[in-house]
Amino acid sequence: MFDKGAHDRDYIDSTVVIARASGGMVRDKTTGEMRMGGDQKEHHTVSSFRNSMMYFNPVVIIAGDQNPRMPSKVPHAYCVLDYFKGTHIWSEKSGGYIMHRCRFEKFNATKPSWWQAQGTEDSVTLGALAKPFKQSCKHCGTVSEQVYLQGWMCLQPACESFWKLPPLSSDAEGLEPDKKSLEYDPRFLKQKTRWPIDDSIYPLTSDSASLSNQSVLGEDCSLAYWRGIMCPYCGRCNSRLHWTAWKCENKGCSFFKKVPHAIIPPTSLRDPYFPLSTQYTLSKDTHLLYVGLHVSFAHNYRINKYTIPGIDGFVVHMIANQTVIEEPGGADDMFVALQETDIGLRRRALKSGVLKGDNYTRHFLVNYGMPYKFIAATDSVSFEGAVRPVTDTRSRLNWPAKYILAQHQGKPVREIEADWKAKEFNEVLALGYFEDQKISYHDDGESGLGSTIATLSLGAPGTMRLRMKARHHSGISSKGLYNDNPPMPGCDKYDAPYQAHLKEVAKDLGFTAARNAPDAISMMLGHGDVVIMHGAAIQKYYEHAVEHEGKLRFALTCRYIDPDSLPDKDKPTYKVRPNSGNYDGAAVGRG
Ligand SMILES: O=C(O)CCC(=O)C(=O)O
Repeated sequence: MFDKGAHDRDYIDSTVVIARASGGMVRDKTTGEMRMGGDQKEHHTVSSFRNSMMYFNPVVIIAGDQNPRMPSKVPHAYCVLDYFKGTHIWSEKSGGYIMHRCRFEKFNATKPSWWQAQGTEDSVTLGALAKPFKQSCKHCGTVSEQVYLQGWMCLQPACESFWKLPPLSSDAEGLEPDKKSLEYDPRFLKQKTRWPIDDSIYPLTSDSASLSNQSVLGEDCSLAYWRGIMCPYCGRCNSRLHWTAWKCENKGCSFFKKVPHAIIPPTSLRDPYFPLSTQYTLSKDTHLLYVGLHVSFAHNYRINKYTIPGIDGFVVHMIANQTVIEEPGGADDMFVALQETDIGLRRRALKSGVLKGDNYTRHFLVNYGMPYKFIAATDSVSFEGAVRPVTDTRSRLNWPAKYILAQHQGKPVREIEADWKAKEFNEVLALGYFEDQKISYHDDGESGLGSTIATLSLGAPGTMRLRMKARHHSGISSKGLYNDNPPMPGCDKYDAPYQAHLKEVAKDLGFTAARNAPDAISMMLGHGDVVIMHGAAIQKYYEHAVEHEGKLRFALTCRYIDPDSLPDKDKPTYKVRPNSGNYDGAAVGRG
């Protein structure tokens, strides 16, 4: 994809594109512009380009409407040009650094190029000129074509003649070219490269819309189904934003295709190597040595409780067994019910993103009860009239949260009941994940948030990882600012006494970059498991992420959100009534 930030020597006409390989750019602190920040490495864009050349794989080029080299004004923010062959890759110097540059040639050169300026024609067609001039380097012996009109240069960065025009006399040194006067040699630019598959025709659009006619178990939750599609009516490229359907977002276009879903039976979630039983389930969690672990067993849950030095709070992983998973209205029933109803799950626009236009969450979500606006602005929905898995979640998570808090305080549940009731869960955030969807590292530390957060996992097994935030771990933020929060156990700088640490701030400013901390806790979340996070400090110093293996997973999270913390514009227009359920996990499996 080529958009703004084109390099001086980037070039696009109707059949040839020349561009620098991406990577190695930094933002100039004075001008705010992107510039080379070091030699470009042989990273993935360079190796993908080489692969395109070596395997005869044409690549699709997309141009943005801010690309200054486009020969005509393009109609959309991002436009697909066509398939191109990767034909040449070479090195140059730019701003004193080594840069890789690639030449692409239109795969099917006879097809009109829609981006050619209207009423213009190519002055030279591909292959109409003499072959490019070739020469072998006197120093390194490498044979290469002449790229620029100003003269042949060796383009091997390791060669002492690299990026030098031939000297005017035999005893003189070659000089670097004046970069302003560099012009491509038309013989190089307009040469035609033959590929064995030159006559092939490859489609430029996906045909996902035609995939969706059968109902194959798990297929509609697979990657192919939530990737974007091109609208078969109007041609617009659309992301899959709706849980149950593809919908064209073009105003006036009526394309809406419901995707048939075959209910994934909960029994298909069982792992034959870890058979589910009425015994306490085994744990697959791991944690770093500095994290404290206390394991207990109660009411059909194995309870792994993690404490972190320096953090006032804890994380609990309650691992369910067959008795709770299969109880009426339990995890199995909820998993089926969530597949039978559209509870309003959507991929929501994120507040910020690198690309133009809306960027969407990778997963689907919907918020019930008090609005929870963290990360993605979700349109909250009232609990009134919500389907059972949503309404039941509050009651089903109230119980473990109360139970664990009471256990933590060494009291019976009834003694904390009144305090709990005053701030019981008033929000449910439902997340739905298809294959390969996940939630990246984040915290839940919104202002006005109650100190306890509980999540019920349903469906495919997930992994929840918690790690210290990079700015606390390495004492420096991603923007390079010194972090003046006291260092805490587990961070890189803990061993130095804090005062000495402060005295050494100047030296510490020599920190190169914020480094990600290792995962302190990894919890393998099974179907029916509950995670409880307690304490604001966990959200302040730590962040969590969840991935899953499988086609379909749900996470239902309950929080308390102080209604007074919401600005008037965010207050719900409906009443958030107290939870009327009275689920008691302690009674499950008795008699
Ligand atoms: O998917 C999950 O289990 C957790 C979701 C989560 O991190 C969140 O709701 O903040």
